[in-house]
Amino acid sequence: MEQPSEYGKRGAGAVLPPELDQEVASAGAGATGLTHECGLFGCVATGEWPTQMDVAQVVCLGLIALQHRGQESAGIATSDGSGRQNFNVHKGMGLISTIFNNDAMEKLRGNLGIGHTRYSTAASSSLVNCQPFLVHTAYGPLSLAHNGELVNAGDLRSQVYDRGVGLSTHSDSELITQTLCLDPPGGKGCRPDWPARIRHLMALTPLAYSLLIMDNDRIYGVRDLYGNRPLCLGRVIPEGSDPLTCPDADAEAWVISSESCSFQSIGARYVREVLPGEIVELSRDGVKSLATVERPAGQLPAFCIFEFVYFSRPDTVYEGQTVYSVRKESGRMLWRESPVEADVVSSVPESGTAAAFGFARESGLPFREVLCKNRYVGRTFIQPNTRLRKLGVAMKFGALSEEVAGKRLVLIDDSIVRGNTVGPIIKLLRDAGAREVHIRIASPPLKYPCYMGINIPTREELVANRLDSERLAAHVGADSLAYLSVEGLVQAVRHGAKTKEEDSGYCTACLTGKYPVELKW
Ligand SMILES: O=P(O)(O)OC[C@H]1O[C@H](OP(=O)(O)OP(=O)(O)O)[C@H](O)[C@@H]1O
Ligand SMILES: NC(=O)CC[C@H](N)C(=O)O
Ligand code: SF4
Ligand SMILES: [Mg+2]
Repeated sequence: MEQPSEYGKRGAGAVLPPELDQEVASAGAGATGLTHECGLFGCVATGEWPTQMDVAQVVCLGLIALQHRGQESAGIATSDGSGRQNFNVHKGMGLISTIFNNDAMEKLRGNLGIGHTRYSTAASSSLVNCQPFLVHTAYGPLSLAHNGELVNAGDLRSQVYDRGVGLSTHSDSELITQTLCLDPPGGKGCRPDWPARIRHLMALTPLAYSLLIMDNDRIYGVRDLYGNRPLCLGRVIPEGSDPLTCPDADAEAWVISSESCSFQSIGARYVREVLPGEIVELSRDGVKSLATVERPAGQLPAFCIFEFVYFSRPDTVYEGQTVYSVRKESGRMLWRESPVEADVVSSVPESGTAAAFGFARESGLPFREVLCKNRYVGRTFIQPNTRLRKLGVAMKFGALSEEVAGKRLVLIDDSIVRGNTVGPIIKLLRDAGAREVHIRIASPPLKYPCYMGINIPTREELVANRLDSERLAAHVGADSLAYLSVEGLVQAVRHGAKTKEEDSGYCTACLTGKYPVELKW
């Protein structure tokens, strides 16, 4: 299957030609890793309204804990739930802490709210495409935040145009709002019945989306049929109550988020994941599961396996286990599959570190930190000229020479994408006196593009399509290099999972080329 058009950052969801999508950032020669996705956070205060709780503040803090999922722009929409037909919305480009100042927070007072932090996939990184989107419908305002990318956005866009509906952006997320406004079959001109409209949307597009949809006084949380993108529920309990015994009815607010790590920062407790295909409703009366739309017979969920490998924060919980514990287990598997004689195990910080602990534990080799990472050098750091650009990765890291000199090192990283990181790091370590440097990667080679909301470079840019592990080792100056197998990674994920085998399934398309649904271009 060939990669589709070059529109937008990658293509599947975009429909305008490149010249109309000028602000799409392109990953330069110094770029590293997979670029992240988007983060969603919602909150509904329970009990009497107006609430004493600062809902906007809760949403903002929730978003800050999800900042790693998207750094281009962010927004919050709140409602007072009174049916007065107006939502408060504040959006901006950049990091959350710079967008939401005191004035903005003051305007965002409300009893419920949803927020979004964005890494663009289907349309340019500009203010017009920031989320949450707000549309005015026959039944009042509706606000929407989306994580993912619609695999059939082109088709869906044509269907919406055919119904005489215009769109003001080429964002697939705006397209979802307009699709929700289409009357479902048999539902013409009736009540708003948003759940019926959401089911209709789910029938029209299989994936990839986790959604927060805010109506006047409630929030619907939706996960696509395959559960490709994460979404989970939490509750804010009164201060001093025991989370184990405090009844749901005593919750002061219900929250919903892409990742459970955000609950800790607002004092909320994790409750459960929203299931693949499930629609939940959060209101001042609590949480209800409204429906779970079935997948076609015989098809398993397709949760993005890279949420475990790289995207999610280590303290996030999926399937009853932390991401950290899965990464550690993948390090153990990596040692079992590809052992090596060495003196010391170390990692490429940040996301390689948990796997390195697992590798060290299983091998009995000591773990030592050998690299310092400058956390202030971001993905978009300034690359003024070619000489400095070549230094790109070296600008991010420094070697701890005492830990390295004369040692045979095994260096663990979670993934290799373009291969820009590993070579300069090996050089740094050799310059610091390392005798041998062996590379072990806690995921399989990345070979295929993702059409579900992750900005994976083109096939040509993915280094695994050009060099097998032996040639890559020679190319980057490693004494040896090995990846974890797909089976090993899936085993690591299943090792501590509390979900039943038959209810779980993972998307591994960027590793195997097997996409959860057949894609038509
Ligand atoms: O092969 P490449 O294209 O060079 O990319 C691979 C690197 O990119 C990511 O790290 P990143 O620095 O983005 O984030 P991290 O701090 O979470 O590890 C990933 O963890 C690898 O270290
Ligand atoms: N990374 C994402 O989940 C992006 C959501 C949506 N497709 C957008 O481009 O805004
Ligand atoms: S293709 Fe890869 S990055 Fe994309 S959803 Fe599947 S596992 Fe995740
Ligand atoms: Mg890294």
